[in-house]
Amino acid sequence: MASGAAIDLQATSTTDPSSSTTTTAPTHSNTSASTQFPPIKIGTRRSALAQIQARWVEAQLKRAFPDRTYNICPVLAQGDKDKVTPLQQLSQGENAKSLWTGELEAMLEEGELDMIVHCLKDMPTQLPPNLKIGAILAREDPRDALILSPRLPSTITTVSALPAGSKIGTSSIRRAASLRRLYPHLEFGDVRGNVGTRLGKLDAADSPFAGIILAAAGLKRMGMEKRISQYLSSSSGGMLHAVGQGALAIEVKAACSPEMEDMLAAIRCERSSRACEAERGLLRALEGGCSVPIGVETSWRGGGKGLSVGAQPARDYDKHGDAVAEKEPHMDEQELVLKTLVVSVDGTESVEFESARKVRSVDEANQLGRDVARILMDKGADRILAKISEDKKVAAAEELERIGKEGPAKE
Ligand SMILES: NCc1[nH]cc(CCC(=O)O)c1CC(=O)O
Repeated sequence: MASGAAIDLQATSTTDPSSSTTTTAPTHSNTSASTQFPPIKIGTRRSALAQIQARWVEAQLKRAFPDRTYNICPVLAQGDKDKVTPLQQLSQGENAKSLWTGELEAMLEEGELDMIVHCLKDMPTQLPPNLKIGAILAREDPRDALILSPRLPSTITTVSALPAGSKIGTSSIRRAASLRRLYPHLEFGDVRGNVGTRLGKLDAADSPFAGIILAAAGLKRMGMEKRISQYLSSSSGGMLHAVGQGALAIEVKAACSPEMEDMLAAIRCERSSRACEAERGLLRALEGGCSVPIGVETSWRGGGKGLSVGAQPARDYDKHGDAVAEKEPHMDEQELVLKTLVVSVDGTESVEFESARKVRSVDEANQLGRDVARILMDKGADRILAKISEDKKVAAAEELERIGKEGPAKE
């Protein structure tokens, strides 16, 4: 067992008896295969959203391989335990990348899990060498969304309509920086916790926030789409989302079995894989972490009728990522459009670039991302990113000095 990891065996058994987490073969199953093969152990974080996502993946696996059985294993991540340290600080230093995934990954390496379901957005661009992203699944709505305080008059429905001085809650530098650039009259504050906690902080009677920004995908998966007042995108305002936002990824051992490869092939989405790999190729080349303000937006264009991946729900595509509607062209006939935006933390400086080309593989998509990264750097993103990493170093040094004087921060 990985250090500190705790599997919560009860967490999923209440909602769906078929996703039981018992380790013995379920008695209600009468297929011979289920007794022949051990269950597939699906690792996930423990939040409500994470478990909904894991069940969604389980449902897709069941559709493709109905004779197999599946156990969802919710594990408490280090990042979920620490609710006090600001996210930017948590995501710095040596252990930065393993904050959300370290314990799950240790269990995957030791064979205690067969796969991990992640939000692709939370995954580092570089994985440990013995692990890999085995599949990227059909993407949910990748846009950011504005959720407003129930105390605001109902005539206010957009960010731009908020009165000067209104405070927006978000812990994402990208979201705060992008919105500062567009709406300098607003203020920003940190809001942490899972989706439910954040909504609770917004709705509380003494809340400082007029609104918060969340990923539309999470809200939709949780059935809370109704709380969305405004979708933020290139076509509304000029806000771009995080790399990989809205897509789920399956992490497996790099040397996984042929059976596992078959399962991954059955649930992956080629269209989403190409779009996300372009975004991740870009991020990797810019050497940005999750706290660097890089916004992206991908869509598909041409080859017949125009078609946007970004704003389309996943069900419009089959499992290979081909548009289901007959008239939609195959992605190989289309151009992948990559819009990008790098913003300084205070929102005063920014560099934008958009590029499009046909990409016939995930590797070609990655190349598009890397080419765009180089152009962004030439256009001044290098200065913005250098300033951010310089500021981080200063902040870290100050923190060290403070700890030296006062001892570590108390919880
Ligand atoms: N940083 C946390 C996180 N990671 C993924 C999602 C949303 C779901 C997704 O992007 O797939 C969220 C919450 C949010 O940003 O509102």
